Amino acid sequence: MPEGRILIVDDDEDVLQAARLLLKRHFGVIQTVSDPAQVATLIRKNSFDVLVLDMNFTLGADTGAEGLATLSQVLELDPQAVVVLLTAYSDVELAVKAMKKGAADFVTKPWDNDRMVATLTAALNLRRSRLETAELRERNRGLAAATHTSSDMIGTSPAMLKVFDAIRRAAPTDANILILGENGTGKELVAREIHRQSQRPGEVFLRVDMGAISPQLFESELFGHCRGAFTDAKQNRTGYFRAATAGTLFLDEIGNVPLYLQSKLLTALERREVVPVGTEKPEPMDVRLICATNLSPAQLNDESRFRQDLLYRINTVEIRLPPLRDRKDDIPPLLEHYTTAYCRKYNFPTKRLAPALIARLMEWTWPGNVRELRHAVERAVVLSEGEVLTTSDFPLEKAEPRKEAMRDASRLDDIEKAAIERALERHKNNVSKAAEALGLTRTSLYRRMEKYGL
Ligand SMILES: Nc1ncnc2c1ncn2[C@@H]1O[C@H](COP(=O)(O)OP(=O)(O)OP(=O)(O)O)[C@@H](O)[C@H]1O
Repeated sequence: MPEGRILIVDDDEDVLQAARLLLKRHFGVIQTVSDPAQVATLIRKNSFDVLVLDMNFTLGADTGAEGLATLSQVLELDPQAVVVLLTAYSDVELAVKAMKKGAADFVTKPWDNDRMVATLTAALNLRRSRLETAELRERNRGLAAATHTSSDMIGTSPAMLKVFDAIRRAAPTDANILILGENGTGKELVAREIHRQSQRPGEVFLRVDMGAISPQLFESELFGHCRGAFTDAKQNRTGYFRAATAGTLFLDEIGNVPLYLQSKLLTALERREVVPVGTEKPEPMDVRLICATNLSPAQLNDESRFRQDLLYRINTVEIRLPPLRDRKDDIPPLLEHYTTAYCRKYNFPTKRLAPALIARLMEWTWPGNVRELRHAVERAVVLSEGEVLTTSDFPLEKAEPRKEAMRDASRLDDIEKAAIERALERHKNNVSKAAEALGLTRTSLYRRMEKYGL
């Protein structure tokens, strides 16, 4: 099924006729108009992917002024519009002028059919990636406004002050950053904060869960593909690297990329370009790269697991987030912060935390780190009846982690398995939703499902 809506604007009916005949075999909808004054109304009413625009309309005109004026008008109405110019002869100067004003490409009349089709196909791809990027940017702006203010990250421990300092210094540079830390320590939050303090805050922040990409689709997801590149490639696809153009690309769980695919990533990063599957044409990349992993530094330095040349590429700056148990000073402010936040969310008068509870929670090992703390507080706020939260509102109280660790480990496993089963059942085996409800990433839920044979 041919795709793409094309509008051709030319005062010469013969040109319109010839273009229609040629292009209808290759694209979805071809509309033509001979009067440039109608262009604005047409594009307000319909959405066109590509506009083919003649540069001179009145007889004898050859300055291109009319074409340039229409071009500006079109781009004002639709900043993502992709305009290809038709020039009566090879007027390079005019073409350059128009491209500086925002035209995507030009074709000279009389045109060569193959070149015309190839130019418009490329223009259609450009339109798709512009729309995709614009949509992401919009979404990102919304997100930034709604959830990410500077006060989002809590931490007063010396370890976190060091992290904040590293963010402040590295963010405005374009250096590649690698964030290390156990699950739930706040790696994604740090990545977003880096983006916020970078020179690209209004651009896209795109997170990709590398653990969730199937190896078969690895290249296509990251680098894109052209239609027909493989059986299921029904449409051209912009890969994540190109979709994040001008913004930040956050490759989460990078430690989960299998060794044989790491080299593909390395090549792209070294050349700073990607080659979409099914094409041989490299496309430049312009992204700020942030990666994160829960692998320990020792595991990362093991070359049978992670390519060391790739490691050097991605870790120009390394930020290590210590587990919560190693920065106990952060526990009280985090507890306060989330208690207030959840009381507000559920419309309760603000509850207090009993001092004995705080002391107790500072001794807990928090294997799920801040994410676990956040969920434990939410649960306590919802279930507690009084105005003061006490140890009985936290289930961890019953499972003394250190003293009875051995005996409790298997009991905790049972509890965890049952909780996972319940969540999967409640969410009809939708792993993403179940993971969210449990406060786990998809990857860690999969890992646990494997462990319990679910
Ligand atoms: N310093 C912090 N202050 C406030 N909230 C935090 C902090 N660190 C983490 N959180 C919260 O804890 C949860 C987990 O954080 P985040 O997703 O950034 O962790 P992560 O290290 O990327 O986890 P994973 O490796 O499992 O993907 C989020 O809800 C986040 O808002």
